[in-house]
Amino acid sequence: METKKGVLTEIIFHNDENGYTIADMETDDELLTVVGNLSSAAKGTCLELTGTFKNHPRYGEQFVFTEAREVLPTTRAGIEGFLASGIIKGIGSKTAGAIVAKFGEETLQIIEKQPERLCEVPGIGSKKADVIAASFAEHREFADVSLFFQGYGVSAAQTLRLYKGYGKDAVSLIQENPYRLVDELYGFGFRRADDVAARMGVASDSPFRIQSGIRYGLMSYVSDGSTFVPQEVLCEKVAQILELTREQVKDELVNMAFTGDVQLDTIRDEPVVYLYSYYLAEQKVCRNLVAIAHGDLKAPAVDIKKSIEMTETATGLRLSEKQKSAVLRAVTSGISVITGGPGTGKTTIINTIINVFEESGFNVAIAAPTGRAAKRITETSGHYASTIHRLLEYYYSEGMDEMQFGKNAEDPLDYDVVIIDEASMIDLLLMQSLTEAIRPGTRLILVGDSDQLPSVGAGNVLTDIIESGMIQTSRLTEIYRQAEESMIVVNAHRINHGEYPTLNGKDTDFFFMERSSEKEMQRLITELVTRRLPAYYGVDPVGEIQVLSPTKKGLVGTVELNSVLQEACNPASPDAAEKKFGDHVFRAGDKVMQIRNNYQMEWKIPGVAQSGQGVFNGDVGFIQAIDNEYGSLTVLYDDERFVQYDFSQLDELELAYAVTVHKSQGSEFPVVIMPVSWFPPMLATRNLLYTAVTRGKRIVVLVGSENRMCAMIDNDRIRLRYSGLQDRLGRMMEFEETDTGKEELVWDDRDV
Ligand SMILES: Nc1ncnc2c1ncn2[C@@H]1O[C@H](COP(=O)(O)OP(=O)(O)OP(=O)(O)O)[C@@H](O)[C@H]1O
Repeated sequence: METKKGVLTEIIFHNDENGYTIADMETDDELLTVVGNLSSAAKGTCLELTGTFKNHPRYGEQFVFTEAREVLPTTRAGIEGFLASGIIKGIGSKTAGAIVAKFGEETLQIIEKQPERLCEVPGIGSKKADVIAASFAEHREFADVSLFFQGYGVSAAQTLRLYKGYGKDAVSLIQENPYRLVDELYGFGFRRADDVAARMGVASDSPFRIQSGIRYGLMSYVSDGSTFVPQEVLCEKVAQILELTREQVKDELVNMAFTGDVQLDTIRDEPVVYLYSYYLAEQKVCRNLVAIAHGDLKAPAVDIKKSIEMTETATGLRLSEKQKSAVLRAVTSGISVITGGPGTGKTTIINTIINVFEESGFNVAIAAPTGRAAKRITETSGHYASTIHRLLEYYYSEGMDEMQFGKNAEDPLDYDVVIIDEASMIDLLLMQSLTEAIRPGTRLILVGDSDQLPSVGAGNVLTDIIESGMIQTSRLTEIYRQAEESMIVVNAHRINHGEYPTLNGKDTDFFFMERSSEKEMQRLITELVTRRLPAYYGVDPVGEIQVLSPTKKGLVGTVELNSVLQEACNPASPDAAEKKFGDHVFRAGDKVMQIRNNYQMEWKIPGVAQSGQGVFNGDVGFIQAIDNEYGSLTVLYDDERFVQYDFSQLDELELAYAVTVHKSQGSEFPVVIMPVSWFPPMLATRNLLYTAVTRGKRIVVLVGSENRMCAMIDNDRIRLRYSGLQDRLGRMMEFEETDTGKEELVWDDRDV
């Protein structure tokens, strides 16, 4: 390591977000290219950098620094350059020259300590002197703050965010409570803050530490899908993390409840703890559901039974009594649920319901949680369906720096009926937004398969609503797609009931191919994708075949499979541009998936000059172009929307030749292939296998160990999620019923 001191003469590149900077620096005796992280990079700044020289294959020798400290220039020329650079407001090059001519090497001390003397310079009045002094003080403050946080591994952009929020107090506030870093900075975790706190000498039993530990413990349950945690479980876990006693944690928990950070409650006679926002969401969802269930409904103008008959005549399909009853309940209830496995007639019922309502001139909206599910229901029902986000008119609010919905309690949706398909994917927070935007009087119809994996986000919304017994629910169990038509459907139901599937029959669409080692599984999957299935069924290897895996890790996890399948389906070629990112490569032609919601990302449909914002978790597309010169990569989604990613955004993309079963929820594919090997028990579950199998429409191929597949079917331990919606809804509905004297709402399926 060596130290270099000099002035930045040219900023070649500066990334505001992570601070990455390339600049030219002039020292007393040389001109260097310096590379490293700076909170802000301005021409004219004088810096002391610590680092080493490295040889870049294209750009030659560079000084790569790991520490940077701003020093004020001391020579007349240095001071004049610094003032003229634009860093200090109110000074251009002429004024800089005039000030230095007047005060010489004393200039900066004068600005700092006796700014009123600046008025001695011709052309500077007291107002301008104040601006200069304030700007210089701010610059110095920021330099001090940056230096302080650099020592604790806080990035340049994070420092800037802290400074914008707290100003010069950033250092003292963080010194007082380093755990503020977790609350203020996205991506700064508890463990890192705890490390910073230890280095700053914060006591291990400090209330700040315990409170932050409690929030961290609660959040880890929320990210696993729970909306609350039993008090005992939480105190035990947090005490372990903090190496303190349960009593110490409990005392602080009570203090937090007083300040409203967390909410203490009782669910099924057990004391529990909520993060306040999730408590509020559960309360609101319950209140909204009760209100929607009791809304005054506009009666359809047609006789419902006649309307169903007309639809039957038109489609030549006679609905079963249970299906008719599901239609009837949906039409006559404020809220209803229709649940059932594949081929039980959910789509048929949706279509009938739409017909009944449209004959009465009702305004019907159809939506689904993902773009793919919305597209599918549009195709099968012939009615346009959007995503729930689009239905609620999401937008990105610059001011609040977060996504907001245009449709909400103040400006609710103007529909008579809202039908939501794939409702098992809705999490608690989305349900809150959806139900806020539905006014009583609008019918809400939730359609889904409650045996699928639960939503990725926290909550057990659909299952809780059904199990509360308080909402009109139609459970469809009969399969109408015939066995000769689809063994996928038959086997999916067998798996769901805990029975083993029928394998490899004649003319089947459901195959099991036994392989004992994961290496062999990998080889066979590649062969099936690239040669065997396309040759036999004429399917497109990349567009129509989807490999799924329960996990990311291991030889048959998605990461490894993606690398093998990329090599087989889209190998390196002189014509295909590439960009190395992390430990993998993106290549023109690759199939990729967006892995988080980005509400600001722009898309364009060039042919029709249409554009908009928003690319969502689970969207799959193909890389059209990679521009290494401008650092951008273009992806085409749904054969129409072009989205340009800056290289700094590539962490939002993953290769998608193979995706996890969780990410495939709500999507269907002509062909699904899945390895079945040893997977951790919490992944190797019946409803994961069921979800994977029900993704396939034409062909499902399982590759691996039949014993392991049977073990998955035997493992019906649905991952434990704590959720209070069922209990709360039950209590609230019962209260409403007795309160209003209305009749009991439960409609027993056995009646039908
Ligand atoms: N009452 C019925 N009589 C005869 N056939 C029916 C009946 N109900 C549905 N079907 C047929 O069964 C098949 C499956 O129905 P549908 O697509 O509505 O089910 P689904 O639950 O939406 O299934 P998936 O979730 O797999 O799409 C369709 O071909 C449909 O025409």
